[in-house]
Amino acid sequence: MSTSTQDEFVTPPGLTPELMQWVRTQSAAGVPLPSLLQSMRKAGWAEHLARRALTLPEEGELPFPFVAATTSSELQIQTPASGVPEPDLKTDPCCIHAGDREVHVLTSMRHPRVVVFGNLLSNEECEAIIAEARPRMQRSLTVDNQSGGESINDDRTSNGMFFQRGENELIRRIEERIARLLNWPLENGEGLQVLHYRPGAEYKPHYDYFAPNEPGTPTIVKRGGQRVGTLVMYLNEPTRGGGTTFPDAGLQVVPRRGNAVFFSYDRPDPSTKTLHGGAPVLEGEKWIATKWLREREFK
Ligand SMILES: O=C(O)CCC(=O)C(=O)O
Ligand SMILES: [Fe+2]
Repeated sequence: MSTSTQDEFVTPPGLTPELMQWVRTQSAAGVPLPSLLQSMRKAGWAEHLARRALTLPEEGELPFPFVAATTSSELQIQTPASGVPEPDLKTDPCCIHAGDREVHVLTSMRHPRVVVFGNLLSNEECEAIIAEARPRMQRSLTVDNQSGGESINDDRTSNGMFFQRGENELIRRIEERIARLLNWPLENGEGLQVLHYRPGAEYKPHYDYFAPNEPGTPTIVKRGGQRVGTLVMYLNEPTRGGGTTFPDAGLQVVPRRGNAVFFSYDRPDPSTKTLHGGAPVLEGEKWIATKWLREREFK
């Protein structure tokens, strides 16, 4: 009979229990393996030890998708997107039947994954959302990835409010349409957020995913995992300015009432090229509704 006992977590040779604990915490928080591998490389761990910690094959041992990658953008190219919201553009690249409405596909880009939709919302729906949101607007907060709570942020000078998911018939109808359009469970969506920008207000370029190495992130992602997609719906048209910009793609989407821009990110990493912002409104005002999509049910 063997006398050796097997710990639940064995520390592989050359590694430390602290490191293995960090790996487990990060994985549980939804941080993908390529990001962990990169963090360990940056922290000075030898390649073979980093791979051992992540139970990845040694370099050159197997044709693993990221074996040959040396930069984060190469990682993205070699690993096809999966497990993210994605409209079905195969059958008809111009139109998508999203249950109760024919949504138009105006532009699509592979990397970053961006799709611009037309006719997603009717004028009446846009006006009704603004009317319901207006009395509930407050200075926008952003998720504070230091504490896991929320805080005022100078990068974001809009006013905002959240609808509860399924709060009323209008919100429910739109959420069902979005779920069909993006092939993503309605339950994985955060409540719809409405933002209002006055002249001069903006949302400086940022990523919508939660930065993996920030101390508040494990708390935030306990509720539904990481964000993996964003849909920004335009509820009105500013007279000048206020476009949604993607600096890494040199792309700007012009706000048009009822249209929307969707983008997805299959890892919380700049290699997704999903850096984006709301350019300053120069004249007029801008109203948007944003739906953020999580990996799992957002309770
Ligand atoms: O105002 C915009 O166009 C972008 C909004 C945005 O980035 C967000 O709601 O996450
Ligand atoms: Fe954003």
